[in-house]
Amino acid sequence: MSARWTTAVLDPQITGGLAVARSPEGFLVDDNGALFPRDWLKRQDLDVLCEHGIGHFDGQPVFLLELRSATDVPGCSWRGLRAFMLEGDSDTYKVLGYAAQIGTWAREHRFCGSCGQAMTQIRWERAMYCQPCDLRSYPRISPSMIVLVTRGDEILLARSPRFVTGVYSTLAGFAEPGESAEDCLVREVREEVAVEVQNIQYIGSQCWPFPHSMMLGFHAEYAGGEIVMQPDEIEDAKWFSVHDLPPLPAGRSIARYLIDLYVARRLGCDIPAFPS
Ligand SMILES: NC(=O)c1ccc[n+]([C@@H]2O[C@H](COP(=O)([O-])OP(=O)(O)OC[C@H]3O[C@@H](n4cnc5c(N)ncnc54)[C@H](O)[C@@H]3O)[C@@H](O)[C@H]2O)c1
Ligand SMILES: [Mg+2]
Ligand SMILES: [Zn+2]
Repeated sequence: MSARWTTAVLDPQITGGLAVARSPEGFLVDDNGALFPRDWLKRQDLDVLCEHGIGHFDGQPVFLLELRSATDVPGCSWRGLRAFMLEGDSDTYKVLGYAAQIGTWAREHRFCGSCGQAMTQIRWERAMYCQPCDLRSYPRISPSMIVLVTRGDEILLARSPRFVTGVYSTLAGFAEPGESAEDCLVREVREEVAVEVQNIQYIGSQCWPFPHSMMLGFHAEYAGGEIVMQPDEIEDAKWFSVHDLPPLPAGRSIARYLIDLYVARRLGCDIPAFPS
């Protein structure tokens, strides 16, 4: 959330306000951005799957129109969330990041996971409900650990085959049932590079709506082992000097913050601001 944006469960029966439209192609945008007058948007020929009231932007209610498919709207185009993360202002990115997670959840929880019947939208909380099962499904959040492993002036960075060419980043991975955050971190580092760590320190967290990760960021010191890369997951991993770093992840990512923070401390430079 930000000073301009707060989340809320709003009843779609009320009229007016602002709205965003999200399809599998991304968010609808025109020259003014992704937030449209809602009444105008609802008059367009959109393939609406469902509508959710998601919060207030500058005091105005905001709704999400989750669409089955992207249709042509004159003067508009479709833009993926990643582009807003890379280039958009942080207030808009917060609204759209939240809208994307609500849209993903709404799309994937239309039917009860227990009995398979259609679920209904609860009006007063963010949940889908199955009456026969008395089951509520809330938006899914997936805790993921992300860690910068360091050895004096060196930092351990790796590449996944999914990354942009040349970019190296910190190690990350999803928590499994039964694990603490620290257990997960130790396991992920072992699995991905076969290295042991010590002095694990929590730094901060970040919502990562691709599609529903909650990144918990840590710093850890190298404790032993030689790098052995996990087949398929890790394409390359090595120690880089803080004086000679490869291309790094996007400025808004906690991965980049963990790297910038350590490098700044090591070189005695100004501490970077936490990404918003
Ligand atoms: N914000 C950042 O700075 C930053 C940086 C790196 C990674 N990330 C995110 O961290 C997450 C984990 O990173 P990773 O790719 O190294 O993960 P990972 O090492 O766990 O490997 C990904 C694999 O985990 C499995 N998986 C996918 N979704 C899952 C879920 N919800 N729960 C459990 N397992 C799941 C799949 O088999 C997938 O191939 C991803 O969402 C990634 O986008 C964020
Ligand atoms: Mg990983
Ligand atoms: Zn059910």
